[in-house]
Amino acid sequence: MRILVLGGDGYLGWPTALHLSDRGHEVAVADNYARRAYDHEMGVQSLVPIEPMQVRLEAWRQVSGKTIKSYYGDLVDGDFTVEMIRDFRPDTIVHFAEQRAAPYSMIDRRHAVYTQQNNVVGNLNVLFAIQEVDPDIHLVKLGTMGEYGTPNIDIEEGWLEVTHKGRTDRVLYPKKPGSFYHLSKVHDSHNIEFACRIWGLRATDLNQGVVYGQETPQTALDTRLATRFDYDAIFGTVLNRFVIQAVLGHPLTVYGTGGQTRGLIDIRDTVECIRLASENPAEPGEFRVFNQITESFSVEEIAKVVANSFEGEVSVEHLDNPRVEQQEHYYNVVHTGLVELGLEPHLLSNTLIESLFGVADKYKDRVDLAAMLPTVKWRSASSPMRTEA
Ligand SMILES: O=c1ccn([C@@H]2O[C@H](COP(=O)(O)OP(=O)(O)O[C@H]3O[C@H](CS(=O)(=O)O)[C@@H](O)[C@H](O)[C@H]3O)[C@@H](O)[C@H]2O)c(=O)[nH]1
Repeated sequence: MRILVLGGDGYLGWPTALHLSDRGHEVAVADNYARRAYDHEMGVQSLVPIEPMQVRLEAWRQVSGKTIKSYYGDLVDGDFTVEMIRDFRPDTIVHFAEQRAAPYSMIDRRHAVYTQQNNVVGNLNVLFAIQEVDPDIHLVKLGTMGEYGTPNIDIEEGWLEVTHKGRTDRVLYPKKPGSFYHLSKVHDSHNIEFACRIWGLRATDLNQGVVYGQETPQTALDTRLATRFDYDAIFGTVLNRFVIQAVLGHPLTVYGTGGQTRGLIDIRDTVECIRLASENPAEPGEFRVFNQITESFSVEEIAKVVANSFEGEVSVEHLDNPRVEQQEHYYNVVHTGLVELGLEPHLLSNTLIESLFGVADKYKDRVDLAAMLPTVKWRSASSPMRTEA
């Protein structure tokens, strides 16, 4: 298949492009390198050094003998988006190219507006480009489990059958997201479902949980193929952060009680889910939703798993929760769709965490401890940036 990976320079976009190329697909990546710019804005860097795109692509060519084409541009520019899609003529578009950090979207008005404009407009341009170039192109879009929030009923895969006053209908599952970032993905989902309904587009929305891990079989082949590993309080995700904190002897930063529960997924399963969704496309007109998680843990449980796997001393600190989120709640997620397509999950294990400790230990001198503690407060309409604190 010809597969275009939008956001192909990011934490997950890059390993996904390699995985798909490794499996024999004709792959192109597109990126505006915004993720690297956020590092400059925040004054932080990936724990694991990453190479520029040109070096990555050349390393992949040397290691695998395969080439990946690269496009540089911004999806918010609708002309660029349609021209790129017309040029590459993909069978499938995998769309990772969004601002993906909840805390970043909650810094202040400017960051909230940027996040929603960037994500919603970029996604709309992709939908229009597909409709214009070839409505048969399958869109595989990265959504988030955070679109649902933490409802007091089971979370279904995107759709819910509701009986109301004796009548029954199948409706989009009600959403109660927890940040302006998560809201941007809700807006995307609605736009995509509408495009499927009016233009007969085919789309798969992957509502992914919190990803952990840093290596896939392909990124491990050469240090130049490494993907990023974030530890800062804005872009670092919870399990990855706890691993680095354990290695540094820093207390694990559990927000609030730690009773808040999230779906998790190993990075190796992420790339495999994208392959499975791409190779088994949705039907024309179908808005298909999968919940892309393999297990659920509370934050407190994640801290315990990390502490128990680490050979040294680990302490846990309960910080005042900077976010507004339910800390004790029901959480039961249906996630059978991807398993039915053939996913064999890597469940969280000591082996994985031990290998992550190794990665963190190797690069621990690159950590800026000042970036570890959360500064963005959900209850405030404007949080100071690090440089202004
Ligand atoms: O040091 C920390 C960091 C986080 N948390 C807690 O851990 C949970 C998850 O936080 P996170 O920063 O790991 O993840 P989140 O902000 O939800 O966002 C991440 O995970 C989302 C999936 S989900 O969480 O919505 O299912 C993706 O959409 C995002 O792109 C990705 O950045 C939250 O309850 C948060 O309060 C802590 O207790 N301590």
